[in-house]
Amino acid sequence: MNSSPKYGVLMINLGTPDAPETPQVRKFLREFLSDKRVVDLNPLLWKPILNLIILTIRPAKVAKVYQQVWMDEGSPLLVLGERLKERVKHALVQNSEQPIPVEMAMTYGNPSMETAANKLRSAGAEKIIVVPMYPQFSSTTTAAGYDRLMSSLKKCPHWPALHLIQDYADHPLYIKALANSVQAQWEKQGEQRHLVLSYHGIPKRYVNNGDPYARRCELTSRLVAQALGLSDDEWTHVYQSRFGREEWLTPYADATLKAMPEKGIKRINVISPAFSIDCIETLEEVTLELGDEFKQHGGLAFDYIPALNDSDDQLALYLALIEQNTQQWK
Ligand SMILES: C=CC1=C(C)c2cc3[nH]c(cc4nc(cc5[nH]c(cc1n2)c(C)c5CCC(=O)O)C(CCC(=O)O)=C4C)c(C)c3C=C
Ligand SMILES: [Fe+2]
Ligand SMILES: [Fe+2]
Repeated sequence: MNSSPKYGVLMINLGTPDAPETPQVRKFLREFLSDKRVVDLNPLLWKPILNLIILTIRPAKVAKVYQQVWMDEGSPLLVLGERLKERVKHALVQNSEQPIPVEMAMTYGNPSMETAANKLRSAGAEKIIVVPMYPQFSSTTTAAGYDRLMSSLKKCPHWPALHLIQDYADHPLYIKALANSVQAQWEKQGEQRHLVLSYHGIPKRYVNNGDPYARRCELTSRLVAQALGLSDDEWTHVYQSRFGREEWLTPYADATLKAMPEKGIKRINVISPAFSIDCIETLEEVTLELGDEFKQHGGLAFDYIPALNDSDDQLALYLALIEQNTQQWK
């Protein structure tokens, strides 16, 4: 009989609406934007703004955007994330003596942390490795997910042991995977172009208060540029997806890209390393919005390089993260 404790893997990501319709988008945004990790303003000030302005206007607008990227099987973030999870699960069944259950959970919406944690417990998992699907740690994403996981276990009478991975911004396999994607795109295009590394932004204030996100993003960019042998004038680091009025991390993607053609940079590739999985932010905001803006300002060629999604390189990275963190635990 095998009496060694059984491992489980929980992959966590942000969340997405259940359908690309106004009511489902409103429900998702309400849950997401009510989290103090995401918007840390005084609730007496924020709640009226959220309920009376944002949740009245934004859901219908954003639902239309979701409709542009929605897949037959559902939201890209969920569908492509599930594909990666299935590949990880399959590989772990083949590689280990004991089958290792694997689940994916969302911080907001479905599949919930509670459902996923219960499934892992029912499958007998006693030691759970939690893999954030965020390569760069931020209190707004990774810590928010871990908060939710802890809350979901509040009613659990028998806690599993948890190993929370911080991030993998400088993991050699992550850097190699990003560099491989860029090389593959350049080979497909038949030309090397200026590389823009565009990250989801957060308010600058959060970084000033100690959030390490910007530092982790900068590290990823430097390592990718190094792996590709790029000189400083061959790549640019920017932040996209601004929300609200306060200052977010700079340089801003839209302003930077609009100014590039005038400076002679007319052919670019954009990669978004903070997104392990493609979603509304990469498929619409980067590929369509930023692409259009760049071309309207004189840009000649713009191509987005997809997220690592369920690629072989991403699978190898996730298996290595799981293996390395299991070993550390032994
Ligand atoms: C309001 C503040 C926001 C912060 C801070 C923030 C940080 C942050 N988000 C991601 C990853 C994703 N964000 C996504 C969508 C999204 N993000 C915000 C706002 C903040 N994000 C909003 C309001 C939305 C919803 C869309 C919209 O209304 O514009 C998604 C995609 C979800 C999907 O369904 O496809 C991801 C993924 C990171 C990595 C990050 C900071 C590190
Ligand atoms: Fe976001
Ligand atoms: Fe956006």
